[in-house]
Amino acid sequence: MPATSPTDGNPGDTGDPLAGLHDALLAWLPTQRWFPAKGRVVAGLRTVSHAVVSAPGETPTVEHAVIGVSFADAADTGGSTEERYQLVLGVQASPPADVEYAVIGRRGEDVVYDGLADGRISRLFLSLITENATRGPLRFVAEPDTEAPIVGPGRPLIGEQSNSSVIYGERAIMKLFRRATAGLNPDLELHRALGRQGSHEVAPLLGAIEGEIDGEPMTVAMLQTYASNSADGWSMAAASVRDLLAEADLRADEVGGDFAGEAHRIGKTVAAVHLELAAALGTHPLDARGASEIEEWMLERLDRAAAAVPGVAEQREAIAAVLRGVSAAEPSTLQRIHGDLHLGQELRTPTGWLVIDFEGEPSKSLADRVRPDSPMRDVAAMLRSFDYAAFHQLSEWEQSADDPDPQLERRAQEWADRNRSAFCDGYAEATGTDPRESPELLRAYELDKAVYEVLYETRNRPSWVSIPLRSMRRLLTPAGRGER
Ligand SMILES: Nc1ncnc2c1ncn2[C@@H]1O[C@H](COP(=O)(O)OP(=O)(O)O)[C@@H](O)[C@H]1O
Ligand SMILES: O=P(O)(O)O[C@H]1O[C@H](CO)[C@@H](O[C@H]2O[C@H](CO)[C@@H](O)[C@H](O)[C@H]2O)[C@H](O)[C@H]1O
Repeated sequence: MPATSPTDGNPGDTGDPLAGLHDALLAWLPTQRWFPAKGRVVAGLRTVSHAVVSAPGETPTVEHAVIGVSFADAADTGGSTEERYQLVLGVQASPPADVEYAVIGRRGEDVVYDGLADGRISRLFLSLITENATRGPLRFVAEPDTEAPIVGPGRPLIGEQSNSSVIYGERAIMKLFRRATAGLNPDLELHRALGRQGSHEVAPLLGAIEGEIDGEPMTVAMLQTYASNSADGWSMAAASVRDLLAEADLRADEVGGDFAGEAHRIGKTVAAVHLELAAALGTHPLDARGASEIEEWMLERLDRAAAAVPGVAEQREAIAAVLRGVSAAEPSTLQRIHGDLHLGQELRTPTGWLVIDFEGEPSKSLADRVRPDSPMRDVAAMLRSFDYAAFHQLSEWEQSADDPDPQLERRAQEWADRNRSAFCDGYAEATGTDPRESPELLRAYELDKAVYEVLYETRNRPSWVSIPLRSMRRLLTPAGRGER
C-alpha cells in the first residue's frame, strides 16, 4: 500500500495528496464535536502522514491520515503550537447519499468524506480486526481469547464525544481516537489491564487498530463490547434533578426519581475499579516530592486558567492556597486512575454500572495522562459531576431570569449534597477508606477540577461556565466547604 511521508502542506506540493484539501479541512474541523480547539486561532494545517488502507480495486478508497493543526495562540495550552488529529477518509466519485452530511471536499473527480460515516468502511475495519490483518501502516488486532463479533456495517454514534465511534448492531463499539499521539492510549491500556484482572466494571475489550507516528507505535482505534440497554449516568441524574425541581413540596428522598441509590452503587463501582487498577498496575506512596509535583501541575493549570478567565485571576492566591493542601494530606498512595471521571462516563446496564473512557483529560499530554495520581482525583471529579447535574438546569434558567430563585438553589444544593454523600458512602464501603476523612486532599482535587472546568466551559460551552465558577466560590468559602 502506498504511504506518503510528511510534507510542508504547501498546496502546490504534489507529494501531499491532501494539499488541495487543506482549506476544506480548515473549514470542516471546527464543525466537528471532537475538534477541541473551537475558540482558538488556527494558523495553518499540514499533512503529517497519509496512507491508502483499502486494497487496489476496493470501493470506496479508504485513506488514513494524520494532520497537524497549528495555532497562533499557544499561551493557554502549555506552549504547544501544533495538535495532531487522525482522519479516516472515504474517497469515491459518487458516494452514496447517506454520507452526504460527512463530505469534507473534492479532490479532482472524487468526493472526500469522513470515512466513519460509511458503513462499508466500518465493516471493512471490523473484518480486518477479526482477521488480524495488516494494511499499509495499520495493524488490526483482535484481543486474544475473545469471541469475534458478527461482521457488519457500523452506525456512527451521534452525540457529545471527544472522539468518534461506530456501533455494530448493538454488539460492539469501535472508537477512533482523534488525537494522534505516540504511545499506547490509556483507554486501551487500562481496558486491557482491567479485562485481564477479570473486572466486571468495564466492557470487555475485543480488539484494536495500531499505527505509527514519528516512528513510534500509536493507538488508532479500540473495539469493545457494546453494552446494549444501558443508560448513561448523566441522563439519569439530570432526570432525577428535573423531577426534584418540579416538585416544590417534596424532599429529594421523597421524589420518584431519587438518584441516591444509584450514586451509592456508582461509588462502589469506582472503588472497585481503583482496587482492580491497583492490583493490576501497582501503587506508590505519595511522598513529599510526589505531592509537590502534583501541586506544580495544579498551579500551572491555575495560571493558564487565570490568564484566560478573569473570574479565576481574581481568586488566584486563594485557590493556590487550597491546591497546596496536597502536601498537607495524610499519607496516601498514588496509582493509575481513570483521570476524567464524570457521570457521563458511567453506564447503567441491567446488572450494574460500567465505567468507560479511560483516556484521561483530553487536553493533557499522554505523559501526564498516564502518570500515577491519587484516586482522590477521580472521587473529586465525581463530586464535581453531582454538582453539575444539580445546577446545570438552574444555570440555564438563570440566563433568562433576572434573579436566581433561592428556593430552587436550595433544592439543587440538597440534591447535590445527598448524592455526593451517597457516592462517598458507597466508595467507603468498598475500599474501607472514606474520602471525606482527607478533607484537604479532596478539596484540593475538587478545586483543581473546577479550575479545569472553567477553562473547558469557556472554550466549549460558555453558557455553562457559571456552574464551575459557582463551585469555585463554594470551595473557597469556609461555610461551603463542609457541604458534601
Ligand atoms: N461499551 C459501551 N457500550 C455502550 N455504549 C458505549 C460504550 N462505550 C461508549 N459508549 C457510548 O459512547 C459514548 C462515547 O464514549 P466515550 O468512550 O466516552 O467516547 P469519547 O472518548 O469520544 O468521549 C458514551 O457516552 C456512551 O454513550
Ligand atoms: O467526556 P469527555 O472526555 O469528552 O470529557 C470532557 O467533556 C465533559 C462534558 O461532556 C466534561 O465534563 C464536564 O461536564 C459534565 C456535564 O456535561 C459534568 O458531569 C462533569 O463533571 C464536568 O467536568 C469533562 O470535564 C471534559 O473533560
